[in-house]
Amino acid sequence: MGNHARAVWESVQKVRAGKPLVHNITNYVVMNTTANALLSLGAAPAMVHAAEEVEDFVAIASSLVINIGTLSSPWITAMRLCASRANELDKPWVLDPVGVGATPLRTRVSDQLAQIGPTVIRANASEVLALAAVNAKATRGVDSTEPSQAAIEPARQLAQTYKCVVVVSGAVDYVTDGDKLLGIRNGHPMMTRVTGLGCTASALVGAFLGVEPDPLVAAAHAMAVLGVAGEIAAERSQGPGSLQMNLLDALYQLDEATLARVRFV
Ligand SMILES: Nc1ncnc2c1ncn2[C@@H]1O[C@H](COP(=O)(O)OP(=O)(O)O)[C@@H](O)[C@H]1O
Ligand SMILES: Cc1ncsc1CCOP(=O)(O)O
Ligand SMILES: [Mg+2]
Repeated sequence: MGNHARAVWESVQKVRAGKPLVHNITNYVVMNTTANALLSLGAAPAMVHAAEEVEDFVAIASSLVINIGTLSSPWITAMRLCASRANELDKPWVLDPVGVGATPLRTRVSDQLAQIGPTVIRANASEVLALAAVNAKATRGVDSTEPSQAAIEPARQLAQTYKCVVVVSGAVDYVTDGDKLLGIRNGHPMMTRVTGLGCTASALVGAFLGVEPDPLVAAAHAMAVLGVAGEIAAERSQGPGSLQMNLLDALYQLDEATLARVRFV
């Protein structure tokens, strides 16, 4: 077993032993998907978005995930309050700027949240390009129109601007802190045919941030775990419907031997 695979396995064991409580302010589409993925891995999810309680809830959570997939005004208020409180409390948090660049509202809210200071930004290539203002027309909706390679340099710039770790997902996932760059070549193209697997990636980054102090390590290990579970699930599936189900089983069954598939590049 390689060093990377062993390190990923150690992180998985930490999640299973520690059961980090992951506070999610996420979208209607994926609430169930991401809660189940976190449970299957061994973390404890909670979907809590009322402005009246998010600051209290984040205080008892290990980490926070803010996902702008289905925005509306009360949620925007809650997201801002919660992100600021997370920083005051030194809780790590992930920003998933779903569809940033598609509308002015998404771009404005994503910029504001990024300025508050996330620990990790996890996005697809089009979203990274939009957030870095490289190509405002790159995003057509919530799916990427660009390969992840196209967003490596913009991701580095973003990481430097916001002093955070940036993950660009795709056929190869890239993780950078603005200086170091890691690539993870796991996963399966069928994963793009199930909604919410990017959101799942962001949720898993939240889980690993709850147990790993280095955000570059947490983000890379989360992407490796989802990639390995996704490729195992795809091998057992005839299409996206069973992939969704098999992914939960693969996350639950992950063991040291399975993680030998981890491919850092
Ligand atoms: N072509 C691909 N081959 C293998 N894995 C992929 C591919 N595209 C996406 N993935 C995986 O699917 C998951 C979701 O990534 P992505 O589709 O980029 O996010 P989003 O749903 O936010 O657009 C990640 O784990 C990523 O590695
Ligand atoms: C389809 C859709 N519409 C608004 S949020 C959402 C889910 C997007 O999830 P992901 O980016 O993980 O595919
Ligand atoms: Mg997404």
